[in-house]
Amino acid sequence: MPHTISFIGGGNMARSLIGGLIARGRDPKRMVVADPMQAQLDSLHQQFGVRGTTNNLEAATGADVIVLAVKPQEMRNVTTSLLPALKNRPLIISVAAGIRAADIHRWSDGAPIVRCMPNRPALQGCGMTGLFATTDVSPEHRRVAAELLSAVGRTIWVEQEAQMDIVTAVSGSGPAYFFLLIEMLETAGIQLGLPPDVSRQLAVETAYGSGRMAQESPESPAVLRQQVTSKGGTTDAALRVLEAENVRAIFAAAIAAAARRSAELADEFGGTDKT
Ligand SMILES: NC(=O)C1=CN([C@@H]2O[C@H](COP(=O)(O)OP(=O)(O)OC[C@H]3O[C@@H](n4cnc5c(N)ncnc54)[C@H](O)[C@@H]3O)[C@@H](O)[C@H]2O)C=CC1
Ligand SMILES: O=C(O)[C@@H]1CCC=N1
Repeated sequence: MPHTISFIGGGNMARSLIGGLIARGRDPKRMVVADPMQAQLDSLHQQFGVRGTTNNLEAATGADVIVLAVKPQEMRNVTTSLLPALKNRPLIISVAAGIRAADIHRWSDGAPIVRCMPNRPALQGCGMTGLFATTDVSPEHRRVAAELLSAVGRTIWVEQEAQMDIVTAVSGSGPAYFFLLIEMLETAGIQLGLPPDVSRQLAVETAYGSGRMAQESPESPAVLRQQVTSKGGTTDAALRVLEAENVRAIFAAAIAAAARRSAELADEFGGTDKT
């Protein structure tokens, strides 16, 4: 019998996971979602047929797996309020940025915790999730967590919890960087004279095609880039401008800022020392 899954928090990330799981054949009747906003619950029910409740504890009671999908600042209160539902040791999967496994472990009075960082394309079934578990988490619980997240894309384990901050910066926040690039390509095309719908389509399909090529080709992204770049040609002209403006340094700084913020969130809303 598949596990019963309780989602605490029914916002963007829960929607991506619920949508992805249902699209891949999970029974909505074996899921429940809790959120204080009735409008979120109504919309999830309408779209996916999952039952909603405004009572977190009710949603969590009897679940085999509890997915914590609230903002990092809510994590402590939400986890401690679930304590009566944790007596049978359900698996807790946290998707919260920053918050460390040891903190959730403490707040939950010792429940098994898998910390993971999915991303929004989970909704399309092509998410990328980094997972981390402390050594006391059983192989079976690791398998359950990886299987759940695999239903919405690819998964990869990291061995050190500090690496989850970097995962968050690269792939958790990553879709936003690609959307920004799509926006910028679209805008530039319009400014240079293309009709908006034409420019949008060119930008979106180019992002999609490039992502697929990077995924399917045995070549590295650097080699693929070089293959597009004819010496003295158009791509060369564009890349020279980007390199002269230090685009690599800008990106390195941006991603380092995201990783730093993830660690800060843990210190602000968690409380244990870095592990
Ligand atoms: N949005 C993204 O791309 C990603 C988000 N995350 C993480 O997922 C978590 C949720 O983020 P989003 O879904 O983007 O935020 P969101 O704001 O869309 O969803 C959070 C939901 O939690 C609900 N909520 C607030 N207080 C609650 C409580 N006490 N009990 C139950 N529900 C409560 C809110 O009403 C809201 O619907 C965050 O911790 C974030 O770090 C992780 C990976 C990617
Ligand atoms: O921006 C955030 O904090 C969350 C975590 C990764 C993506 N969204």
